[in-house]
Amino acid sequence: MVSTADPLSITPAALRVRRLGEPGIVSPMAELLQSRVSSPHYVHELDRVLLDDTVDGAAARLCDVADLPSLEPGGPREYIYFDPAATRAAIVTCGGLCPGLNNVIRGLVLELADNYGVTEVLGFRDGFRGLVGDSEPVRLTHDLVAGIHNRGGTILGTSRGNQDPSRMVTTLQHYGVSLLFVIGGDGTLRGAAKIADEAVRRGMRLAVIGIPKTIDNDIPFIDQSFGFQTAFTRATDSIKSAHTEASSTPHGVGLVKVMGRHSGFIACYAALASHDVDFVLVPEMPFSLAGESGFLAKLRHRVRRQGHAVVVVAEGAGQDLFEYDGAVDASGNARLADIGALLRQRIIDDYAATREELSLRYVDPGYAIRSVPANAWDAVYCLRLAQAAVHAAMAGRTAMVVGRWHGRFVHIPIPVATGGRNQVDPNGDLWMSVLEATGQPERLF
Ligand SMILES: Nc1ncnc2c1ncn2[C@@H]1O[C@H](COP(=O)(O)OP(=O)(O)O)[C@@H](O)[C@H]1O
Ligand SMILES: O=P(O)(O)OC[C@H]1O[C@](O)(COP(=O)(O)O)[C@@H](O)[C@@H]1O
Ligand SMILES: [Mg+2]
Repeated sequence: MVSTADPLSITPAALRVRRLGEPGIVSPMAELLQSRVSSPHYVHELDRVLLDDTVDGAAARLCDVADLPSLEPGGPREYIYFDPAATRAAIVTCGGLCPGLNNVIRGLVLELADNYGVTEVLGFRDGFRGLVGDSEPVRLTHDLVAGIHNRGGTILGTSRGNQDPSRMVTTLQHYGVSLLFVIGGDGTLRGAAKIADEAVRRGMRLAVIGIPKTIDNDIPFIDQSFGFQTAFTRATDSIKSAHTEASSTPHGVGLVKVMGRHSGFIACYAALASHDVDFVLVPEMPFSLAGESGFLAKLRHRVRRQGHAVVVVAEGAGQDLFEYDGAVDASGNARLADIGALLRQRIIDDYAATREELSLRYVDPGYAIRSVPANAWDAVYCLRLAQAAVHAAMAGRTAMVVGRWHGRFVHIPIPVATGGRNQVDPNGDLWMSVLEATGQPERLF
């Protein structure tokens, strides 16, 4: 995976996580920590996780090992900044749904209460909107979060739409909140950074910790975002159906559209998991429809040779085939043109032009891949992210997100996590796997 934020442009200073002050309170977890020793599976809080994971990448920095860009590891600290007895936390979920939101909420509530003794946890409803409206937040107790990890969606609700950071901080001040956990994607994290900055301006001791959420897996410097695995697993059901339909009829074409606004990870992973797919079309790889090397000709060729073909298209693919009308959603995200409908029509027209037989089946799983409960892998990941988020907040870190990088839990400053977009690299090993598994030409234009 690659980020459009060039890792080489990242300096050690950019990876420094902001702190509210010196942690001077012995953590309730200190005893447990004292028996720990550094091991390949335990990164001590003073150790650092390297940003680069290849010798060439590190060597290109032309600096001493100690000066290599590195990330602060996640995990509990012996000393914390906030006195648990005098601490109130708040949680908000924003942006599109994603499997695992409820797991993260429950993980935060239980970690705060059971391991730190922070029992005052407020849930603000309907995303950032809940921080500016009149509705009262809900008190998140053990009882209230019982069993929620088995459900999709978010018990707090979510929304899109920008809100005034000043009003949001006023609300947090009103409720005496000192830890804010913000669960959301790139847009949400930009909003979280504004809240953290406004709190600093007011001299308010507020730790703002993001837990990055997106089924698109488009946040940089994070191996994989929670919910992504569940989402692409669900997408494979649609691909299986499309394949069964296409391969059971003469000249069958199965066309499946999956989510993925700017990044085609869901399409790539679902296609690889199915291993029955002939073409994967993603936003990162432009293609043309007409012409000898274009998609339609290559599809026809595959159907002739194989008897059927399966195509997986990410919703953000081929947007250059449309004239963009400038439409945006409430959060300012570009509204995409319907590439699924266009492909379907163009395939039908193309076959009709030569009166060749075609049996096209179009499957769009839509929201079905993201409104489901987290699978077991994501459930583990969500819980561990929630634990890491609580440790970071209690230690007085702010304006950061928790994530996993090279398999280790780390703290990433929000500007780094929102400074680019994780996308499928045309030169990377993932896209190579897709080309190997599908046999589709490297270029479709
Ligand atoms: N640049 C920004 N600054 C402040 N808030 C933002 C920004 N971009 C998005 N938001 C807010 O964050 C929330 C979620 O953003 P959105 O883009 O819809 O989803 P996601 O967080 O999944 O990317 C919305 O309330 C949106 O208005
Ligand atoms: O219809 P909605 O709710 O705006 O969501 C659609 C978008 O949400 C996503 O699932 C994820 O986007 P975000 O998580 O960044 O909101 C995209 O794949 C999709 O384009
Ligand atoms: Mg987003």
